[in-house]
Amino acid sequence: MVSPAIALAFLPMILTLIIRYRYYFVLFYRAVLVRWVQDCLTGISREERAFQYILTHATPGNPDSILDTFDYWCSKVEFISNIGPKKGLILDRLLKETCPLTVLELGTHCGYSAVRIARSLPVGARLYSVEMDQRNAQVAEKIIRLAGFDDDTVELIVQPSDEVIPRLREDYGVERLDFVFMDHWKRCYLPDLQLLEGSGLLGEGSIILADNVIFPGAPNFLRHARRSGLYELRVHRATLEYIRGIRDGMAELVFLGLK
Ligand SMILES: C[S@@+](CC[C@H](N)C(=O)[O-])C[C@H]1O[C@@H](n2cnc3c(N)ncnc32)[C@H](O)[C@@H]1O
Ligand SMILES: [Mg+2]
Repeated sequence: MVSPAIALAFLPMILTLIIRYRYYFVLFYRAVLVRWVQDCLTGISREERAFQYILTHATPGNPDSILDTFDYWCSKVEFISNIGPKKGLILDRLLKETCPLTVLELGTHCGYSAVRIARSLPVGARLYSVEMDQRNAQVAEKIIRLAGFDDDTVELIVQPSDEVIPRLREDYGVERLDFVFMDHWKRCYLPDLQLLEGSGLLGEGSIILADNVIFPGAPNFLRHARRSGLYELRVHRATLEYIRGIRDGMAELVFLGLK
């Protein structure tokens, strides 16, 4: 048994830790505990629960309505690590400025960012969205099609990124990637960037936008972007999706061409 005197002595330290890391506790509660309880209660996956909510609350064929409904669910009901509305604005702006014709997304999850990208693309542009998890991809497919995007605009590729990138030219006829959005496991960022460099699919001015480079963070990726001399790098400061108080950021890399 801990004596009351010892407990009292540690109380200020415990309170300080709780106050300092309160947003991380909120994240743990929303992303892990609520999800676990809901998994047990509903017997379906969190992604399927999100889809059921969107299906019953959003307007089919209206990407704005799908995204707003998804944002509401992630803020008020459960947490999913979509790029979210605030960092989403950075993505929207870059897409509007650059009007890319061929876009690659690594990490589709439920299709939130795929819908966000697709709604900003110019006519005739194509998004290849890569997701290695079959169950996530099934939900993403339903959400992307519910938003009104067909296979010609958004092609979902269900495979790990390191298997897809080397085959983009041969299997999908891609000649150049104008825009790459990275939002898959952070440990894959650097190896996949190097695969992209080796693929010859990046051209001068191609943009790579990488989410979560501050939290959870991708230090090796940032170091390479800074030191390789291949990119102009800018980090857009932001906060983590749907949780205020946790600092995050997106890295924008502009490819300068191979020397
Ligand atoms: C953070 S979620 C993506 C969120 C999504 N971009 C959005 O904003 O709506 C990350 C997803 O990447 C997928 N993933 C992780 N590593 C991958 C890889 N190497 N290849 C393909 N998918 C991957 C995971 O299965 C997960 O669904
Ligand atoms: Mg992310």
